[in-house]
Amino acid sequence: MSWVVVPAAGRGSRFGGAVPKQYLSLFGRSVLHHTLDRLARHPEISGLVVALSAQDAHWPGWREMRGKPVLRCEGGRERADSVLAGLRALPDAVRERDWVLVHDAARPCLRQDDLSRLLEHGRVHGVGAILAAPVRDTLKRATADGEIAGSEPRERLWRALTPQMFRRATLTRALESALAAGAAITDEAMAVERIGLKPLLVEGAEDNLKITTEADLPMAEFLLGRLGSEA
Ligand SMILES: Nc1ccn([C@@H]2O[C@H](COP(=O)(O)OP(=O)(O)OP(=O)(O)O)[C@@H](O)[C@H]2O)c(=O)n1
Ligand SMILES: C[C@](O)(CO)[C@H](O)COP(=O)(O)O
Repeated sequence: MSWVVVPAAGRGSRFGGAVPKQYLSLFGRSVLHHTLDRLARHPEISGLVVALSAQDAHWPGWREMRGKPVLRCEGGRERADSVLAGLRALPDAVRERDWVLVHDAARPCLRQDDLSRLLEHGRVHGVGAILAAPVRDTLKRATADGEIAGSEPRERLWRALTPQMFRRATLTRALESALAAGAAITDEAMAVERIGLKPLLVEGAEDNLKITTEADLPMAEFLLGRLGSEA
C-alpha cells in the first residue's frame, strides 16, 4: 500500500481565469475531486496528502475519499516545493523506504491499470518509476525567430507523466538537494536523476492529460466521460 502526494497549489496562469484550474468543474465535480477519487479508488493506495496554496479559497476540506484519509499541507512557490511539503506532511507510519507516489492534481484522467502497472514495475525495478508516453511526433528545435533550427531524433524520447513513484527517503533527499542548489526541477524524476539514479519509464495511456491551457478542459471532459467509472 502507498500514499500519494498530490501537488494542487498552482495558480493555473497558463489556463487563465479567476478560479485555479484544479477547481474547475467536470461533470459537476472539480478537477481535483476527480483526481483524488481516481487515486483513492485504487486498492493499493492507502491515503492522500494534498498540497494547497496558502490563498486557496476553494478547498472543500475533504478529510477522506472513498474511506481513505486525505491530509492537507501548504504548498510552495514551485511545484517541487509543494511536493517536498507533501512528503514532509506524510504520516510517521510511512517509513523512509516505503514507496510514495506523486500525481498532479491537474491530471484527472488517470487509468487504474496504468496505476497498477506503475506500482508493479516500479517495485520490481527498485529505484523508482514514472508513467510516460513515447513521443510520436517529429520534434523541431526553434530559432529565436521561430524558424526551424533543426529536428530532434525522437527515438527513445518520452513525455513524462504522473504518477511518479519513489521511496520516501530517496525523493525527499533528492528534492532537498535540488532545491538547495537552485536547480530547475519540473518533475520528481529530474531530482532523482540529478543524484545519479535512473528511474524506470513505464508506458502509460496517452489520455492521462494534464490540464494546462483552456483547450485542455473540454478534452479532459471528453476523456473522463469515455473512461466513465472505468477501471
Ligand atoms: N507551486 C506549485 C505549482 C504547481 N503545483 C501543482 O503542480 C501540478 C502541475 O503544475 P502546472 O500544470 O504547471 O499547474 P500550475 O502551476 O497551476 O500552472 P501554470 O504553470 O500555468 O501556472 C498542478 O496540479 C499544480 O496545482 C503545485 O502544487 N505548486
Ligand atoms: C510533472 C509533469 O506533469 C510531468 O510532465 C510536468 O513536469 C509538470 O509541469 P508543469 O509545468 O508544472 O505543469
